[in-house]
Amino acid sequence: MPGAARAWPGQSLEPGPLLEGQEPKSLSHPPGKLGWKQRLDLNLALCAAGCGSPRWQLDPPCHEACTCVCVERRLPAQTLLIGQGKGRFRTWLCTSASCHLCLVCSLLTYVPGPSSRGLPRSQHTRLQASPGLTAAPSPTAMRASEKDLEKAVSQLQLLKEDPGNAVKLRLYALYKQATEGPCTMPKPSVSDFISKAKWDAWNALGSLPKETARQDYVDLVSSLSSSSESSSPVQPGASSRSPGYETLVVTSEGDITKIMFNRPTKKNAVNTQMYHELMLALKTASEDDSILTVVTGDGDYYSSGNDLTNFTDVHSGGLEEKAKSSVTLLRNFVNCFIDFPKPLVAAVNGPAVGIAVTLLGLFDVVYASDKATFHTPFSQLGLIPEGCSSYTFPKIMGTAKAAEVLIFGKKLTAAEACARGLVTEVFPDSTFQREVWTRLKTYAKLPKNAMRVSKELLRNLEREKLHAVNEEECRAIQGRWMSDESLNAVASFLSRQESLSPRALEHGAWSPALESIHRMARGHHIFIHHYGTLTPTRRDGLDRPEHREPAHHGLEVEVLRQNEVA
Ligand SMILES: CCCC/C=C/CC(=O)SCCNC(=O)CCNC(=O)[C@H](O)C(C)(C)COP(=O)(O)OP(=O)(O)OC[C@H]1O[C@@H](n2cnc3c(N)ncnc32)[C@H](O)[C@@H]1OP(=O)(O)O
Repeated sequence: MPGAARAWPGQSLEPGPLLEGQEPKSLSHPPGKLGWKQRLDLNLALCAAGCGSPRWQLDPPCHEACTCVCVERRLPAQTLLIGQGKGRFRTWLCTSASCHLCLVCSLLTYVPGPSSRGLPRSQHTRLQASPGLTAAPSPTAMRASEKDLEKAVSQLQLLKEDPGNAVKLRLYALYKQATEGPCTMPKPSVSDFISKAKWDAWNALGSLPKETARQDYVDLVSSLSSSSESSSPVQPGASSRSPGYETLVVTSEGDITKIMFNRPTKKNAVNTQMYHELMLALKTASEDDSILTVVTGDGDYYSSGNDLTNFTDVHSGGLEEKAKSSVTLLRNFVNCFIDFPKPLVAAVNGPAVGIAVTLLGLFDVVYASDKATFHTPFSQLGLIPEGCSSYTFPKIMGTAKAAEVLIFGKKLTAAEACARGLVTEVFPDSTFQREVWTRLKTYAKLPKNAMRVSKELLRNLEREKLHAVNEEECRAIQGRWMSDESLNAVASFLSRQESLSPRALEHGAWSPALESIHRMARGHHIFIHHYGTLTPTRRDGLDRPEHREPAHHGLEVEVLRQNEVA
């Protein structure tokens, strides 16, 4: 990191109030070659140059070859994004591990690690080593081999959409780190912007182990592959209402980040895009200045869990590829909750189903409206528990009670969920919002760092175990998604509102639901039941029912593997 070695004659580095109480030595550093003090000085130099704050006036006021290094978001965003020095327009690439303010750098340099401020040195080391959000999976999750890396490289060529420069730089950096280790190249000249951006991205990974970089690369490509199958791209947001989210409304109210599911007409079912947006919102909230993060739902539902149409989006790789990429998505998604560093509160405004329930075991506090219900119909769907619930639920409510919920799908009322310890407190629906938000605003005034360290201590007791459980559940769920039991449950959900009569089918009125089922179940036989008669499909598509009664409405679809047909 060059600017670091540079002398800054006549500097007057008055840290000022933003840095008060800071203990530089115990901050978790982004990997890099600068010592803390150097980094701090450089940062202050840039701030003075960028925002012209008289407190940080430097001489010289600005330098062209600077690289912005932020001090944990204590600086105004504009000083990190763009610097205006001596009439010239300059963009700085932030190399801080934890800065999210620069829209470009957030994707380039994010290397998580909980702040260990204020802890004794013995714990300091452990905390720094603990896994962060998706970019730093748990040791149990690090399984990507060199072959996987090669595969990911080829997979990248197949992306339908350009992932954008920021992601490409991140991929470049991870690839170099995974194959060559830490950057030892001389820094390119500032006028060679592209080479410098690449160098900065690689250099920012510091001493990140090759294996971690390899895993991150594979995970990133995999998540790009699945998100390129979903619709629109996502942009990071900031303050009040964050822009760029479609399936969520993310707002900052005072010291509270509120993440609201925003698909009320679909009962806030979590589609692929929403998984990605939730990960992004959590990552952003974990790094911004907010103190608490609250997850809630818009409309009458909290969330109806996984969007059951996710699995109909099967492309050329077939169901198996779809199941694989979904596992990666699920693993990364759940990791975000395991590693979320701030107090995380769920305001369960209405019924919750599936993964929206299981994840509650990873929240710190769960408030529920008395209209909320908690339902995990995994067996009914041919599925198994996820979101670490196979571990958290028995721990929270005892094995016998957990089994009733997770194996038999017993739906709990809010009062029952509270009695079982899954919910912290239940409020009457009429006063739910007012009471919950009043309370949260009070909590948000408590000392931020104390709360954060308390959370860290509590989570660190379980972190490794939770990552291992997440891995195990993901391994098991992949097979389930490809099972007939699960395919049939999804097919049955999709066709339950099917209003086509067999007669309409006979006239070729294939419905979107049947098309989806057909896509999902490619390679399987699909039967359409009516009046107890099975009608085998043609190999190449859905067959038309042989028996029909104009008055009869409603279809039942059954998916069977070829060898079960005879
Ligand atoms: C990649 C990671 C995967 C992680 C895996 C997680 C596992 C799970 O989360 S399992 C749980 C899956 N969820 C469900 O099984 C719930 C399915 N939905 C329902 O049973 C019902 O919709 C409901 C009980 C939630 C609500 O019933 P209600 O009669 O009040 O309303 P509907 O008319 O059924 O729903 C309105 C509208 O919303 C659509 N919708 C609701 N939930 C889902 C969903 N989970 N997936 C897809 N679509 C859903 C429903 O189809 C309706 O849409 P249309 O108006 O277009 O028909």
